Amino acid sequence: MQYLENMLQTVKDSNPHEQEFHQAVEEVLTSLTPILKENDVYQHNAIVERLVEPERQIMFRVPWLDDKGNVQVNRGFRIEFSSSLGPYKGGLRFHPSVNLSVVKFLGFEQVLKNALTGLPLGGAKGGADFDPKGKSDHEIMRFCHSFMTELYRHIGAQTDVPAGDIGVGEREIGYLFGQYKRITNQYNGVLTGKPTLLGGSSLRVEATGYGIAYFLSAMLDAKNDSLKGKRCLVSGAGNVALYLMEKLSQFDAIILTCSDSKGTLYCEDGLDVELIKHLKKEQGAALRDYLNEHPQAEYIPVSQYPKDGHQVWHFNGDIALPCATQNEITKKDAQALVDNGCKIVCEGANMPTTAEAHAIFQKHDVYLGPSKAANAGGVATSQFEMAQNASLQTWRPQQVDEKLQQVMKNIFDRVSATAKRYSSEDDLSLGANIAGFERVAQAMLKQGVV
Ligand SMILES: NC(=O)C1=CN([C@@H]2O[C@H](COP(=O)(O)OP(=O)(O)OC[C@H]3O[C@@H](n4cnc5c(N)ncnc54)[C@H](O)[C@@H]3O)[C@@H](O)[C@H]2O)C=CC1
Ligand SMILES: O=C(O)CCC(=O)C(=O)O
Repeated sequence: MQYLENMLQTVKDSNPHEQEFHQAVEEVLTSLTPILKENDVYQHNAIVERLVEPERQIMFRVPWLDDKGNVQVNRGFRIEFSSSLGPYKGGLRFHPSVNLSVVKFLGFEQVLKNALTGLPLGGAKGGADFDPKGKSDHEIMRFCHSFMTELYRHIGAQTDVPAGDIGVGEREIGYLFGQYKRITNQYNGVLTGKPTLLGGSSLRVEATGYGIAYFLSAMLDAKNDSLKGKRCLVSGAGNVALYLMEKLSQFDAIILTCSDSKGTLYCEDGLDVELIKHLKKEQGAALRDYLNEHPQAEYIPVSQYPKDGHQVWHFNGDIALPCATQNEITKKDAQALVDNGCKIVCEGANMPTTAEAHAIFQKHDVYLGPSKAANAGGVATSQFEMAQNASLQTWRPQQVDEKLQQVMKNIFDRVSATAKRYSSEDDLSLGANIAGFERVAQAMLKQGVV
């Protein structure tokens, strides 16, 4: 559609050098042709033009003192992308690769993801190019306090509610919350992913990983299949990957791989997920240390990965579950997966598949669960945390889990019904893009030109 092609060119021209943002926008816009053709109200009201322009973009200096007394400076970001459906909502990422393009792509995806949950949530993302690796606990605390010293003026329990993402877990959220409270004198639900002692929801830590397993189960259920005995290739060994592996094991799937920034672990008979969780969460150890207990497993360091590829995707498996970071499945990886007979991909990380890899999956009819649908269980549980904080309640883990399962089932049903309405019920990427867009667009139309 010429209108959408022009829109994409405008986005590229007015946001130069923001490759990840261009990629995320292009993936969504190419799906929207059928809904825009069906109803010209969206075009008349410049919905797409407004949707690709964040409502507010905040960039700030984060100065902090390291343990040697030296002043360090990082760059902080908060992209308040859309408040059409509710307060801005989305995580904070602390990683050296964070830049404007990365937080904008994440914010844009978050708008549509949050819409898919059916909950009253706008979309945002933020973070800093700070590398938590190798920093002491005091350095992490000073960095978090400095970050919040600027961020606090932009957020609020009914304005913008940040949470965690790569490099930001309960510890960081605790420090951020402490500084927010100190500055504002308010103890409220301004952040989610808090430790439970500070008002965090039970199961928020597990929710993204568990939610992906529930979404994948729904994908298989629709094919009269199940996870039992399925051989799964997982990447990452962080928050999302660990709890996804835990739930997959409970569903009797076999976990063949996981990885971190240093290498990949593989075991043909299946990995011992409890040990990996213990090593990563309790000991902060490297994946290589797994071999001390299970010498029959293999460890492949990054230096031995295929050129332009990630080792995980070069093993034989039934289902690929990328849970590390964006663009971690390259064209070469996608071809290897297809050649090895992998027919199902379910995205845990945000936008883990490059555009070229996506095209290969489409060409070979790979059944793909897109990240904005599959990993929405984390943000949905964050909304449960907001609801508990606002009503001064504490829900039991079982209550949260039941609600999480229901949300993931609803998302799958919404996405596959939309895909069916516009093309084929297996094109869940198209279904997710259109269903998310429709909900945000309808909310925008009701608010006039804002
Ligand atoms: N934490 C959450 O609730 C949610 C996270 N996500 C997404 O899931 C993915 C993983 O996030 P978390 O597990 O929370 O983070 P984490 O910080 O707990 O773990 C990240 C994992 O990915 C690996 N990793 C990160 N960047 C990498 C890189 N550039 N190259 C190689 N490996 C890399 C790390 O070694 C680690 O194993 C991210 O894409 C994040 O945006 C999506 C929805 C919610
Ligand atoms: O829990 C949240 O608010 C955000 C989770 C997140 O950052 C994501 O869904 O990518």
